[in-house]
Amino acid sequence: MYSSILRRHSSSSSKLLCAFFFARPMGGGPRTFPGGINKWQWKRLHEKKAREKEKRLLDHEKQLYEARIRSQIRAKLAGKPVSEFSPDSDHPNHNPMSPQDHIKALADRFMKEGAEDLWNDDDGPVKSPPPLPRRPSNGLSRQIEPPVDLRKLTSHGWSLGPGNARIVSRALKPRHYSEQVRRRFRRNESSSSDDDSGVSSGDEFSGTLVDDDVELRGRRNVQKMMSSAALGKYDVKIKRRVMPKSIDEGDDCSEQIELIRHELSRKNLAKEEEKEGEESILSQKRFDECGVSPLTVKALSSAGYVQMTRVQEATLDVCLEGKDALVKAKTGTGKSAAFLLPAIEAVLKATSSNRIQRVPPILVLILCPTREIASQIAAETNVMLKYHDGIGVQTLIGGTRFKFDQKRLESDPCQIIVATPGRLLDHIENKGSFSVRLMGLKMLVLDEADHLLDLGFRKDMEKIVDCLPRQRQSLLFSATVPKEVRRISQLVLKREHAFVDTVGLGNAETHAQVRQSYLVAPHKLHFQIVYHLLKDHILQVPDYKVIVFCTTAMVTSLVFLLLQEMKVNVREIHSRKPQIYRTRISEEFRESKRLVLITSDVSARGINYPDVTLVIQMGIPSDREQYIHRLGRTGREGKEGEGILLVAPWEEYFLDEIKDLPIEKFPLPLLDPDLNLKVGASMDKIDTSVKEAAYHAWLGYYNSIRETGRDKTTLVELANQFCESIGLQKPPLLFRKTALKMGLKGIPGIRIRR
Ligand SMILES: Nc1ncnc2c1ncn2[C@@H]1O[C@H](COP(=O)(O)OP(=O)(O)OP(=O)(O)O)[C@@H](O)[C@H]1O
Repeated sequence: MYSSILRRHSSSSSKLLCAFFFARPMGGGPRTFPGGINKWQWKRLHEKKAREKEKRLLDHEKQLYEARIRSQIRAKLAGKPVSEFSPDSDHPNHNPMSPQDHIKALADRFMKEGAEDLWNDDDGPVKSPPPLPRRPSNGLSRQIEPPVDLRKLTSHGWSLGPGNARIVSRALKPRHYSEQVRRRFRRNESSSSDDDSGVSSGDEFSGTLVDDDVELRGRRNVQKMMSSAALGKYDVKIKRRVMPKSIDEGDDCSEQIELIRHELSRKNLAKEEEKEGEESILSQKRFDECGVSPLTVKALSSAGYVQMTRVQEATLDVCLEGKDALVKAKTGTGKSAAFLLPAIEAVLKATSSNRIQRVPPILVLILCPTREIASQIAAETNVMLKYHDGIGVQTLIGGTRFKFDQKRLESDPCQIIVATPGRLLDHIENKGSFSVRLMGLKMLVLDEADHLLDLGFRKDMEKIVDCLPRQRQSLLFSATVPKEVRRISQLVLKREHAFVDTVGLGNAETHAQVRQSYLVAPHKLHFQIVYHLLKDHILQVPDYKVIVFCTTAMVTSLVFLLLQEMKVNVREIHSRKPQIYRTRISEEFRESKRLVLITSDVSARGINYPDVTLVIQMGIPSDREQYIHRLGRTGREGKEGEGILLVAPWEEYFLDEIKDLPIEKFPLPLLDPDLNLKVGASMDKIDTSVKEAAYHAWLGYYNSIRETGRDKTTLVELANQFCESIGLQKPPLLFRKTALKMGLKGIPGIRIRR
């Protein structure tokens, strides 16, 4: 019905409607609009209409241009002078532009930096750009072709035997690995990674509802798959992961070899360039040259910050100008300070111009996906506010007492709030005075923006944004900005926002100084391998600091108990632990060396643990972005690091998603024959209830992943393999309701509780 109303309106009446919409009082205005649709549907309708109009205009211009070219050709063939080519001709020229000018005008209009991937209406992968000049020395927005995808090349007609594959992989090594590292990955001739594959490589799976036990990340993944009426095509998520095709042996391979040679040399060149640029995350510019308050500069220098990092330099001017911005920069490069500096400036500006108010407004709101990130950002803000009397920051995060938050807000009103979305909404919905204070908001910051705009948080985010004044500056920061997030970011950002990409199109989003490798092994070997890798790393790196990521909270708990039993110096953090415990362990790990943290994805993003030497990922992450963020806990501030992904043979398909990253396959390490017994003995000591919870969580997690969750029978077989690997005699019982929710009722191997 509403679309018919819209159709009846001319463009001028649409403008009137726009004016009506944007002239609503601050705080969101009505929740429903003419025709009974909500704000987002209303907004989307307008955006769609604008896009269609633009497309029509462009088609029209194209037609005009083609017609003009045709008439010129005809004129030329007829021997007549063409007006554009002879300006002094007697023939009047009715065309406003020459074809050349026209092309230039079109190019000017669309060749804006970063706009190229937005043209791609089918949301497919960005095509390789043609070779472009080398990047400027500051390393920003480097425009080189994406790295060669060797797996793709080999899967299209060039057969690599195991030996050849190793030669190619060595040629691609980003650095010469130390002998020690090589020894660690000594080939174990007796064990083959294909031994335990319970799944045919052609299988494709799909996701379904998730079990209660699956924590944040699993939940997010499931939610991604559900349709959202409110967001239409914006919710169309990532192309389906595809298993690598088999190698076609029969084809002529000379062309491919030539191509690979060419690509290899180009890749080496790119790597060298990248190394040059990767040496330091710092720019040449100092904080005292950048126009922020001298008191902030003083605080920064007493914290040891003198020079800006590249992302800080690249974004500060844009942010200080008051523009909205979407910023993409690699992990550990100082994004927090990049948004905190303009945030403090915004507070200073507003407080200097505002009269004294009894209850000061909240001027800056920073939203983060986890409590740990929020606490960390508040701590960093306090460092920067050291010399700013009268400016304060407070956190509003789950896991603490709501009443306690309220008391703090009343007794010590602050201008900057760092919050997680759920707790912030509690305050908005329960306390009118809090919403009133938000009416003065000048700046909204979304840290880990892609995660906050993901479906897991989307509803909360929509409600929050609804309660904020429209006249504000919005800044979105993340190390990963998938294309669909760029589009959906318009829910928060103004249309005319800046996109600052310090990674550069086609460049790896990971750091060159972080060695990445993966191991493929059956489940039953995973615990032994992790123990072996840890022991080896501890021997080689005296000041080791390792993070082991597990798929779910309950699996984290199991791995922690096992390694603790095996006398490894471990700690655990996951969502099932009380907040006070999480904070304590987080602080301890931040300050410590010679410690191993076993964690779920609550530590995957944004957390700054300095000097992490190794990140191990047990099992596939929920998506490519999560892999990058987990890996990003090491190699921060330009330091070296190492990342190892450990997957079961049937999880190898995930490698297709990260094929553009410099990750290498390593053979299985030679395992101590006694290790099996040692792991078995330690596993026996762990309470059965922990193992059962781990099984349920495992099942829920993989059921939520589209590729594995589709074929329920195979999923259950794999879960039962996991079950054996943790020493359970038979699969634990499932509640009928849970089995139904997960689509597992009646699947062979599933046992229902009577
Ligand atoms: N100008 C600077 N000079 C020196 N160190 C800095 C500077 N800016 C930030 N840092 C340090 O760099 C480290 C990483 O910063 P930060 O946590 O903001 O990274 P990030 O880009 O947000 O990472 P992630 O993507 O993982 O969230 C921190 O230890 C921070 O103190």
